[in-house]
Amino acid sequence: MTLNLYDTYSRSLRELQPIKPGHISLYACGPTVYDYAHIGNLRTYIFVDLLRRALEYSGLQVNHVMNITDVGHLTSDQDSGEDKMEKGSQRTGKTAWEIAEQYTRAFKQDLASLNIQEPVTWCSATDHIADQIEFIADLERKGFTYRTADGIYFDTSRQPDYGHLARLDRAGLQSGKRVDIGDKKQITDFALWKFSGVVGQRQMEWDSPWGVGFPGWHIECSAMSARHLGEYFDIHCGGEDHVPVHHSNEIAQTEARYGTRLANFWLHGAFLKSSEAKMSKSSGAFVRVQTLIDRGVDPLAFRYLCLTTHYRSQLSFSDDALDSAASGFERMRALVARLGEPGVPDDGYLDRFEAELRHDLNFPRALALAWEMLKSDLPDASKKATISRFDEAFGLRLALWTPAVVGVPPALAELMARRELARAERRWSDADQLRIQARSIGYELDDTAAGQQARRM
Ligand SMILES: Nc1ncnc2c1ncn2[C@@H]1O[C@H](COP(=O)(O)OP(=O)(O)OP(=O)(O)O)[C@@H](O)[C@H]1O
Ligand SMILES: [Zn+2]
Repeated sequence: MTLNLYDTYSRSLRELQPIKPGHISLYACGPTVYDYAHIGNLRTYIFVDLLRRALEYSGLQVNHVMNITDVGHLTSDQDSGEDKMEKGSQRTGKTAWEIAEQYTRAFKQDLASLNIQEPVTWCSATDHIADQIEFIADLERKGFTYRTADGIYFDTSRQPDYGHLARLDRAGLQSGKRVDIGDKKQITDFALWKFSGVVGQRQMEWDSPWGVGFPGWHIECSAMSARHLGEYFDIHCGGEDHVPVHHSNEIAQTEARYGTRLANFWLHGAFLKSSEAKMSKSSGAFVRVQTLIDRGVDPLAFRYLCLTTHYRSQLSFSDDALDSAASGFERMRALVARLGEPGVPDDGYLDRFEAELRHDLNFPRALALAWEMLKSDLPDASKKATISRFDEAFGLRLALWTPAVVGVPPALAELMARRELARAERRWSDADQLRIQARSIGYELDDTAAGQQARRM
């Protein structure tokens, strides 16, 4: 099965032809670990995971690399302001190194809660300082850099097609500039290396041919993707906010050094927006995985919510949207838990499912198809096998889930499974009836945060 994916670079749907047959090299920009990830950030990583699962579903082997930004991401896109890591350190009273470790661990925990597969290779900016220095030195030799009082900058005027990814209007930007660009020659020029100023005041700084300092944010991705995937690879992805600055700058650096376009495909996930809370780490107030758990919501219900909106459409997050996703998700897994042992998947439904994934990862339609299949008159064994195949791409752990019935007699297990479904479908009087039936065989059923618990009466 060949996927058709929307490539931001060409602004078109293109057929994905792997550079190396059977394999896909995939780079996703990772988090800046100065705070917990919010569910907006995580929507983007769910999108990357769905992309990877669709690629694997189609039989491709995916070499997935993700970076951890633990230095050099400044609070302003104009290469001014504080380094987010140093700022996080001031906020928490911990060292920048400690918070990098703490929030990287928290991020990996979030990925696990959302059943997002970890990349094949993790790489962090601070582990690749030498690669970044070498990259900048090569750009300098090729004449793409200049020095200002505060750092080494990339000269975007050297590239006629700089900003093509974002269709930037360079002339308009330059003449309409309202921000102070300091010593930079063009508004679009960006820092490759920043000087520390007073040495010893920053926690994270390194020696370099240009003086003590730290790398700019963009250079890490060009250097690490080249190190782990090569100069030109299949797919680069991230959130849509990366198009005008971060990804445009990654492309500029790699084109300047290697003469290649960096990636064959550029895929971008649209934002999650919330009317109730500003979804931004920098603003301080945001919803994260732990917030969902505290509200008694299974994090996978958030994954289900993400599946209901196409990755290129904005997702409007609200409590109501989350509640209805949670009830859809609970109904689906309770239904699946009742299907029994799997038989043979249904080819007709599998074909239709693949067609939805093939068309730019149409997961909302694929999810609707799953509902249609579950409500159809296919035999249960066939439904179970078919939904298990679908779930390789959904990643909802549907087939693994069972109500908490371990160690209880089969008759009670059956009652509990039926009651679980009744509760998920909000058939409260049926649920009450089933509780009475459980009592008649000597068990009291308690509804707890972890699901139903059976107690001998
Ligand atoms: N509201 C959002 N919805 C979807 N993706 C988002 C959202 N905000 C950020 N992202 C994406 O999350 C990923 C990680 O971003 P990063 O850790 O750099 O966050 P950040 O930009 O520092 O956070 P913030 O801007 O919220 O302070 C990036 O791919 C980015 O595009
Ligand atoms: Zn990046």
